[in-house]
Order: sequence, then structure tokens, then C-alpha cells
Amino acid sequence: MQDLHGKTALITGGSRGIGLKTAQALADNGVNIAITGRNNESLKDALLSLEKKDVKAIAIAGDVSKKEDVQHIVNEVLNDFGQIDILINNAGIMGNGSFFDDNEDKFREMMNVNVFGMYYMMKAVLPGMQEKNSGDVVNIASVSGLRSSASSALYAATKHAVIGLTEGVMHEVRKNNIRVQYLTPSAVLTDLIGKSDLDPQTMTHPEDIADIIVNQLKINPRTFVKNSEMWATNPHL
Ligand SMILES: NC(=O)C1=CN([C@@H]2O[C@H](COP(=O)(O)OP(=O)(O)OC[C@H]3O[C@@H](n4cnc5c(N)ncnc54)[C@H](O)[C@@H]3O)[C@@H](O)[C@H]2O)C=CC1
Ligand SMILES: CC(=O)C(C)=O
Repeated sequence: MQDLHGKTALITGGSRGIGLKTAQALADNGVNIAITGRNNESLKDALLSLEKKDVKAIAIAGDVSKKEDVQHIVNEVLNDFGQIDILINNAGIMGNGSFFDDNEDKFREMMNVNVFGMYYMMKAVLPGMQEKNSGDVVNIASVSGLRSSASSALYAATKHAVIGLTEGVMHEVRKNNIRVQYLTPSAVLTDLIGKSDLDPQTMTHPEDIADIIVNQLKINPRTFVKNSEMWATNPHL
């Protein structure tokens, strides 16, 4: 296992949910943290929780679907920390409904955030990792990237794209000792899901995803888990 102390992580969508729990878990392991999100107020609260830990933490507001925001975010992190060792592409949005609904704008928005956000981030961060011949990228896909359903065609299309994008980039930068992996969680108890009929105790919690990410980052850099699918143990109870 490698020690993560002193590394720097950039986590998109770090103001709440899976992103915030991952930022907190990495900070508990001595990783300096940069979080991004769209909302300044929730970023402030998230930053306060990170500043209580024994690491350096910053928050930068921005929209990952805008190329110029992404370049600004990455420049800020590099100015403050000098390098980015870990990139967690987590920011995402979801919309469900029938394929026949009036949903073209929503589909474009989901493609822009879920797919182009990740594309811009990797374009901006990977050259620095290639230069230092090391780095980790964790892309949050979804079980909806593996299978689709009658009400999730559009969201699932974005997450299938995330997996295709991730696998291709992974193959391209393996030779640079950069580990690019994706996760496919099922229902996780966060605001993204909203009100759900599922019993919270039968769902994955965001801190469970954070544990998986931290443990996979700790694996000796010569090896990596290319993708992992996480299920709740008793989803129908
Ligand atoms: N909650 C769930 O059941 C599952 C979630 N996922 C994925 O996990 C990731 C995180 O989801 P949750 O924590 O559940 O969601 P959440 O809604 O709790 O948090 C999403 C975060 O992304 C940020 N964000 C959204 N659009 C953005 C944009 N344009 N620019 C910058 N930041 C933006 C939000 O500000 C927030 O910080 C998403 O990619 C989601 O698709 C995957 C499988 C299951
Ligand atoms: C939100 C999501 O990606 C699920 C439930 O798979």
C-alpha cells in the first residue's frame, strides 16, 4: 500500500454527496484538497469541514461544462499546490423520464456536465501528470453506464459515454504510469436521487464510495482496479 500523505487531489462536485465525503476521507489520509462546485454557499460549508482537518484545502467555484471555468479551476489549483496528483471527476447531474418527453435541452445539459466536464478536466490535468509520469484519475460513472431502463435512456447514454471515454484514455496514458479508473455505483443516498422510496439502510451511502476510492488509491501504483461496480447488499428489504 502507498501512503497518500502530502498528495494533492482535485475533486469536482466536492460541495456535497459523494464528492464531499471523498474529499473528507482523502483529507483524513493527509491529502491536500481542492474542491469545486457551482454554488459558493455550499462550497463554503464544505471547505469549513475540510479546514478542520490537518491538510491544506481550497474551494473554487466553477461550472465543469464550461471549458474556460475548467482551465481557471486547474490554474488556481496549480498556483496553490504546484501539482495535481489525484483527479476525481465526480460532478454530475441526473434527469429521468420517458425518451418521448420534451427533453432535448436536459439531454444536452447532462452531456455537457457528465461527459464534457470530464473531458475538459482530463484535457487540462493529464498533461501535468504525463510530465511527472504518475497520477490517478477516478471517474464516477454509474450502474446506468452498464445498463439502461425505460426511464433512464438519456442519463444512461451519458454514463455509457463516460465509460467509453475513460477506458480509451486509460489505455492511452497507462504507459505514463497514470491510473485512470471508473466506478459504477448503484443508488447512493445523496441529494441527486432526491426523495426515494428506498429504505436508507438498504442503499449505499456516499462515505462507502469514499472508502472504496481511498483504498483503491492506496494500492501500490504498479497496479490498479480498472473499474468497480458497487451494489447495496439488501436493496429490496
Ligand atoms: N447518487 C447516486 O445514486 C449515484 C450517483 N452517481 C454519480 O455520482 C456523482 C456524484 O453524485 P451525487 O453525490 O449523488 O450528487 P449530488 O447532487 O449530491 O452532488 C453533485 C455535485 O456535483 C456538482 N455539480 C453539478 N453540476 C455541476 C457543474 N455543471 N459544474 C460543477 N459542479 C457541478 C454539484 O454542485 C454537487 O457538488 C455524479 O456523477 C452522479 O451521476 C452514480 C451512481 C449513483
Ligand atoms: C443516480 C444513478 O446513477 C443511479 C441510481 O444509478
